[in-house]
Amino acid sequence: MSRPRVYMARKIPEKIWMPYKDQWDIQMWPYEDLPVSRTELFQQLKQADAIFTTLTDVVDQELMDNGKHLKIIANMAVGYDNIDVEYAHKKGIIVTNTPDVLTESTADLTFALLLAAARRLVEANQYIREDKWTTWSPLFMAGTDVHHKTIGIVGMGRIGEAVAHRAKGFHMNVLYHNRRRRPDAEKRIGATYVPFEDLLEQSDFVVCMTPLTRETEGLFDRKAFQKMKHTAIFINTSRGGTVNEQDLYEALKEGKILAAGLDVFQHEPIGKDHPLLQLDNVTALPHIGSATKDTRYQMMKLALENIELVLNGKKPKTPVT
Ligand SMILES: NC(=O)C1=CN([C@@H]2O[C@H](COP(=O)(O)OP(=O)(O)OC[C@H]3O[C@@H](n4cnc5c(N)ncnc54)[C@H](O)[C@@H]3O)[C@@H](O)[C@H]2O)C=CC1
Ligand SMILES: O=C(O)C(=O)CO
Repeated sequence: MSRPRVYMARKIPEKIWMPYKDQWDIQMWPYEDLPVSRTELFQQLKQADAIFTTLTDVVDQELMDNGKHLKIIANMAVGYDNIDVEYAHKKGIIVTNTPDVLTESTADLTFALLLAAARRLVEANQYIREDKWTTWSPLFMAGTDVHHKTIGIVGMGRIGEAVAHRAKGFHMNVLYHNRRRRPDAEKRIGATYVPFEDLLEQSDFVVCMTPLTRETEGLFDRKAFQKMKHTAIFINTSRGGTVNEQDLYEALKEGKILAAGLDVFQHEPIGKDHPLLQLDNVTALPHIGSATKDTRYQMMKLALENIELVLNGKKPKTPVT
């Protein structure tokens, strides 16, 4: 019997895929730092039984229709807004993601970004590197306190809750808004559920931790920023599409809110000319929420375990339902 064909839409370290080399006919996009082209993915899908994708690979109906043997799309991310899951399910294709293994690392980065935006860490680092530091002075690089302030988490899921835990360590008052109220999380972390508008009005830090869906697309728009305090800091480590970037730019420029920390953008990668990068009150990162070596290896391993299970006729560990 011929071996199942697995297409890896991104080059990953040999030690991760080596254990499968005798079981599978593995084909791989040869670049680590360059996403697979659509044409190549289209071609490869003709023969693939399984594909390993990353969040940069848009897997839509046209591509799936070309995947006559395709049984599983294993996304190396917890977010799966790059895949038309509804259509995959219609065609009987299993979609898997990589939840849990990245929760703590992403929460660490989210909190780091919050601290960096509040205490102007990147701006201060840049200042000293540009040799502008002349003296200590009373209000030099004065930022905003984080401790004992109110944090409002929109999307109290796995990562949202892990961010809340960190906030509690800073003696913060934790508000949250979620699609469904979460009494279990409320008990565990002492968080208070509030309607979205109340969260915007009461929070010193507003953190977006929802997935990108039809409901959350553009959730943070002009109206939302207008409701926030003038001193509020907005943090986004979910997906750029949850924010109307033009509205965010105007809110930051006009002082409707104080600052923003952004790990994700509507179109990635952004270039240095992006309007948001022209503002000193924006701390920007290149989508590195889960980027620790340990976590990234675990994400790759989990994606391949899911492929192995499905190709052996078993249920995957982490299906997207
Ligand atoms: N910046 C980065 O590198 C990373 C970004 N992410 C993003 O974070 C997202 C969240 O990940 P997890 O916490 O593991 O997912 P999760 O599914 O555990 O949590 C998401 C929460 O958002 C809630 N939600 C959904 N729609 C909502 C709405 N309209 N209003 C309020 N709440 C809503 C859900 O009920 C759920 O509780 C991912 O979907 C991904 O987009 C995840 C990992 C790394
Ligand atoms: O997992 C995700 O959804 C990411 O954005 C990268 O880890």
